[in-house]
Amino acid sequence: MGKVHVFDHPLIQHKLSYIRDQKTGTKEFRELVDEVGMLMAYEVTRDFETTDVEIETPVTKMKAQRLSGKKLALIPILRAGLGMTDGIMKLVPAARVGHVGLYRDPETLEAVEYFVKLPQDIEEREIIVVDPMLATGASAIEAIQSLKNRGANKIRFMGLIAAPEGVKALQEAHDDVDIYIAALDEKLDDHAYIIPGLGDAGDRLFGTK
Ligand SMILES: O=P(O)(O)OC[C@H]1O[C@H](OP(=O)(O)OP(=O)(O)O)[C@H](O)[C@@H]1O
Ligand SMILES: O=c1cc[nH]c(=O)[nH]1
Ligand SMILES: [Mg+2]
Repeated sequence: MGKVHVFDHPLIQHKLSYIRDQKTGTKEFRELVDEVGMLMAYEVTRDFETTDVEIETPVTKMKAQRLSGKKLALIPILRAGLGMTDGIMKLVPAARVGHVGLYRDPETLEAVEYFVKLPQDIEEREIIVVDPMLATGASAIEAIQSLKNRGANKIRFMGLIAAPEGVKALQEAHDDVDIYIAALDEKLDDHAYIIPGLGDAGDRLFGTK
């Protein structure tokens, strides 16, 4: 069963309170999502391996640690996943970025795939699927299935807010995927929006409503 990690760091929670607030406008919303993406990346990469390297400071030789070159790919689910990606890239600039375009059909709530472009060596990479919202879970489940069909095998999911329904569905569909979020909310409403949530992440990021 994939583990669920909820980041209760005060900085993340502080920024999330403004992200949720309906008074926060598009510009500030985008900046805050970017910043939380960066802070979360710090935690999500905590188990990455390092290897010893010999370096020379201006004073003496020493053994220091560097990332052991594990290849990383970030896969934002379009559109809203883009909002967190630049923030993560600030910490891991060598990561490659693949894109999975999905929208949620408002009637059926099924995820409809419209675009996939991945790094060629996706099967060798550690993968972080990025989407701020995990509501019913359909989009994350579909995106991860799409990645697995193309050879991906080491996958984690990173989001801002999840509903319990989405966490359960994702764990059942992909029991090898750990889930990293900033908040586990109460439930879904009748239109499968997260309560209390933040509204529609894509529309708030891109000002489309
Ligand atoms: O867990 P689910 O029930 O599938 O819902 C979550 C999905 O809904 C939103 O995308 P949306 O369809 O609004 O597309 P957008 O990012 O282009 O706005 C969100 O960014 C997730 O991808
Ligand atoms: O609450 C929700 C649910 C799905 N997608 C969003 O952007 N927000
Ligand atoms: Mg949307």
